[in-house]
Amino acid sequence: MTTNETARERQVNVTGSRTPSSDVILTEDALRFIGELHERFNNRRLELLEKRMERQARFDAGEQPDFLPETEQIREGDWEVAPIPDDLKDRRVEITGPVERKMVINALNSGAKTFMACFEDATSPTWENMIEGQKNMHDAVRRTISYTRPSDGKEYRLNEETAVLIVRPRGWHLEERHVTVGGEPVSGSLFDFGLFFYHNAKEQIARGTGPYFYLPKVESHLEARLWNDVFTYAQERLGIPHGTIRATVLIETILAAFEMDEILYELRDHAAGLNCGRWDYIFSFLKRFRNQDDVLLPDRGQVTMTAPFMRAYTQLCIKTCHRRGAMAIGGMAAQIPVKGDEEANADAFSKVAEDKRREATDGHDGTWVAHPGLVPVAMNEFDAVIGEGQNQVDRKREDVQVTGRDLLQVPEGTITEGGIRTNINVGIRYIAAWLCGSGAVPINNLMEDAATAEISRSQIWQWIRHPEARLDDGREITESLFRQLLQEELWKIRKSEGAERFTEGRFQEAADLFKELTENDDFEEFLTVPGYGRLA
Ligand SMILES: CC(=O)SCCNC(=O)CCNC(=O)[C@H](O)C(C)(C)COP(=O)(O)OP(=O)(O)OC[C@H]1O[C@@H](n2cnc3c(N)ncnc32)[C@H](O)[C@@H]1OP(=O)(O)O
Ligand SMILES: O=CC(=O)O
Ligand SMILES: [Mg+2]
Repeated sequence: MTTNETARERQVNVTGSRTPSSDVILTEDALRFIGELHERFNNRRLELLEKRMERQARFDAGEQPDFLPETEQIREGDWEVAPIPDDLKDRRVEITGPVERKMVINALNSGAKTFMACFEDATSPTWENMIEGQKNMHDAVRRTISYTRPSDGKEYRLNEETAVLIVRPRGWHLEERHVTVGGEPVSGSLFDFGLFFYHNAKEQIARGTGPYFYLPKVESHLEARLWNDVFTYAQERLGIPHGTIRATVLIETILAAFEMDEILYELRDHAAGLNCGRWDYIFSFLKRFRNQDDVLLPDRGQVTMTAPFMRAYTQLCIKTCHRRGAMAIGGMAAQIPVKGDEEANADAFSKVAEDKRREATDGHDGTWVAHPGLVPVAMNEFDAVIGEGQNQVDRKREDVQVTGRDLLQVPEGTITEGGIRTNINVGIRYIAAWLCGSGAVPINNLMEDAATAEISRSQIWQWIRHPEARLDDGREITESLFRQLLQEELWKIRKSEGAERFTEGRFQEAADLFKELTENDDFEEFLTVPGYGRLA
């Protein structure tokens, strides 16, 4: 449908309960806009999700992805994305975090150049989190956001100088079931994008910035085309100039790595860059090739950024972006500050510094940090390379030669009982926190979010089924071993949390979901899909 055609207007219904800010966010006009997005774009979204499953069936039959022959001209052609807006030219440190009120203020004040406010993997998509998250964005854009910490009355307000706001809506696979159009649940992506854009785009432009987005979990240039069409419609509908929206696409699926040029090309009027979302990338690699016998990943802790397949992907991303005049942003080291243990804290900081040094030296234009305490660490490393400049787009990295085989090189290593236990323990703890409304949590002094939990549960799914998966001591990895370790880890959690916290913290429910995801032969595309049904 072209943007000039009138879509059928069906009833937009809100089934979610009132939240403190629903009157401000869910206005009649805003909901009408969400309805229009749904009518125009939801069928295409569903078709593209179907296409993901068709491709999966081909990988299950042994096919390997490759660069697309039909888009060779795009890869070979000379073109660039639209010029980068001034306030997105220097993104050397980007802080990320959930859209929770206090954290939004802390992130904007953190000293980072930009703040990626996450409605996706760092936020558990409870109805209240989604609506109040939109209100926090609304107030942050207008600089009226404030917060009083209940425990001690500490007041939070924005500093004079704050990070540039970039919003990450949910991925194409998620629904927002509390709003329906003609009885159909709306897409989480269209809901999060639509409400943010409707309420804030004009205000942002008036304040000298713009509506900037991060696009998660995109698997193909056709999915990028859908985003581009959504942007084109949304701008036209609100009377905002074409190309005002600028999007950074997360290259965090193995299939998107084969279509980086094409993704930038589809979005060329709206693209600002690409980002190496390393955690989802590992998950995607595992997920898409889970039924291929020559793909077997070692313990999660052994799949690092220096593994050849990860080096190939990040370097190709830098080369592709810089050829197209776009920013190549690095990813998230999992380490966070360790309280009360100076040695462990110093070790965490040095691991983050090493990660950021490698990214800056490779040519990334910026990187992500998970915590305000890590902003100076990343800043030091990028300052050392970028210095007085703004970015490294002029470093074309023509020396980088990456083939399809390089992207598909399986990392080597071992599978250990400790690795299985960590996956189970961390997976249960994360899902429990998510069910209780927190989408990003510290576990064992590491940042965990939905993407890292996906790796944990899918590794065990594969190890149980892979004909060659063995522990380093030779034992087979069976479902009964998994059940035994799950019981033991759950018992440890119960012991450390205490009976009351164990029940309130929904750990048993989390373990049940983890078990179901692992034992079900039909691999769930995303744990957050069955999880969503249990959130309420
Ligand atoms: C794979 C991916 O998608 S990565 C991107 C998604 N993941 C994320 O964004 C994770 C972001 N990080 C976080 O959520 C947090 O840092 C956590 C959950 C890992 C740790 O949080 P905490 O245990 O609360 O950290 P800690 O107690 O050290 O926090 C100290 C202060 O920093 C604040 N803080 C910590 N992380 C952040 C952040 N990312 N943004 C803003 N403020 C933050 C806390 O709110 C707290 O504030 P206060 O002193 O005013 O009360
Ligand atoms: O979104 C980031 C990732 O690493 O996944
Ligand atoms: Mg991700």
